[in-house]
Amino acid sequence: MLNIVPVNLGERSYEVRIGFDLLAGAGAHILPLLRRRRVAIVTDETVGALHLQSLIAGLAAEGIAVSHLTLPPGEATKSWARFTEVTEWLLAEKIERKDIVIAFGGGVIGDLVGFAAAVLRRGVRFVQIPTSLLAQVDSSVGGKTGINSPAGKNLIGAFHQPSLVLADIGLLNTLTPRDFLAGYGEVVKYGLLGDAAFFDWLEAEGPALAGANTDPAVQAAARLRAVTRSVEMKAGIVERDETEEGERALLNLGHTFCHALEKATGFGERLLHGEGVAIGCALAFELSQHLGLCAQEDPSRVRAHLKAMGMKTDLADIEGDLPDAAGLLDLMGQDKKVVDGRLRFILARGIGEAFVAADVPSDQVLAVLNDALKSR
Ligand SMILES: NC(=O)c1ccc[n+]([C@@H]2O[C@H](COP(=O)([O-])OP(=O)(O)OC[C@H]3O[C@@H](n4cnc5c(N)ncnc54)[C@H](O)[C@@H]3O)[C@@H](O)[C@H]2O)c1
Ligand SMILES: O=C(O)C(=O)C[C@@H](O)[C@H](O)[C@H](O)COP(=O)(O)O
Ligand SMILES: [Zn+2]
Repeated sequence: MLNIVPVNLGERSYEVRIGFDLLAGAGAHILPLLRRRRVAIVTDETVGALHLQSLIAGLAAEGIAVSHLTLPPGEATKSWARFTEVTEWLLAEKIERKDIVIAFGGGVIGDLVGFAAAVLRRGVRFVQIPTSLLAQVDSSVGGKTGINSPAGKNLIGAFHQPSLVLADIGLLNTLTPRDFLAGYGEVVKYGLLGDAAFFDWLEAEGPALAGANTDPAVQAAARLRAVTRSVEMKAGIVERDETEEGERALLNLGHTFCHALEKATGFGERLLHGEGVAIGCALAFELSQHLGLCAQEDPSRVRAHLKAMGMKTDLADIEGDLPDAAGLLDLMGQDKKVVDGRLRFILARGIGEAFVAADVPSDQVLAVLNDALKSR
């Protein structure tokens, strides 16, 4: 079964193809994009060890030659140093403007390689082959690319749409439970921001999606559905607002909190991006309820589902020291949604009813953060 979600952006349009055994058929999917039978693949050590040979075989089946670069896994790879390494390697490989670069990995590889492709020779095309749940449901789609700066998360980057996305659901079987659940944080986000029925479905099916004891065929079908619905939602938003002038900011639900927490914890293993998104979504609902925007039950319902999934939900779930509320608020000052020095938050009137709020008083944010920090 192959689900195809188009992303209609005029001359930058492309398809997200979601299904099984797509690595084996990668050559057939990618060949129509190529001028010469040659690609450059960038991956990370974990994905490379598990799946690179299958991808190379799938490309070789169509006579496509490959050169590849393998980077260390983890958020620290979204750095200036690795960006330099990737771009210089692509140049050393004489990757031309009309060639295709393949980002083969999770969101870290997708964001880094997408950014390298955006600026290499002033722009080469790239294909996303996302291998983590997070990358399949979110980062491989929509063209946000970039790296972290010592000043904050994703502060250096570009919009650069891929030419094709191949999401092979079978690859999710080799994810660690922690990485799977981190990706699930972004899946839940879609329900919370705009599809209450999807959130209802996740409450019922989430444990089967993630669980080790689910019938593999049932689990695969549920994962296909979750990835497809998430991509459909993201594609629709990106089509209407490619460069985040308005509606696209909804995809940032939970992220103002998340990015401050990622910066505070050093962009590493202490807090994965998707974990920060889950905690951030819970805080965004807490703030919405605190401001009288949503029902009292809503934040509890969000938390209850995250907890039922065994996910991080509260600031107390983050090990080690954190800044105080004022310190966290200060870190939020680098958020890309800031306008005229004023923070904007994604808040909600209920589950599935998020909106952009430009007028959130800082003392209310501090009150919610102080409450959340008390639980530590
Ligand atoms: N551009 C966007 O729109 C967007 C959207 C959401 C998140 N992001 C970014 O994505 C990044 C997080 O992505 P992520 O969670 O995929 O992190 P990641 O790329 O670090 O992958 C998580 C871990 O899973 C491993 N992994 C990936 N695929 C695997 C597989 N099939 N089997 C076994 N292990 C596998 C990786 O090696 C890594 O250790 C963050 O930097 C975040 O900012 C970007
Ligand atoms: O695609 C988007 O738009 C998103 O906001 C998706 C987010 O999940 C993702 O983490 C994104 O990288 C955040 O964007 P940023 O511009 O706030 O860094
Ligand atoms: Zn995100």
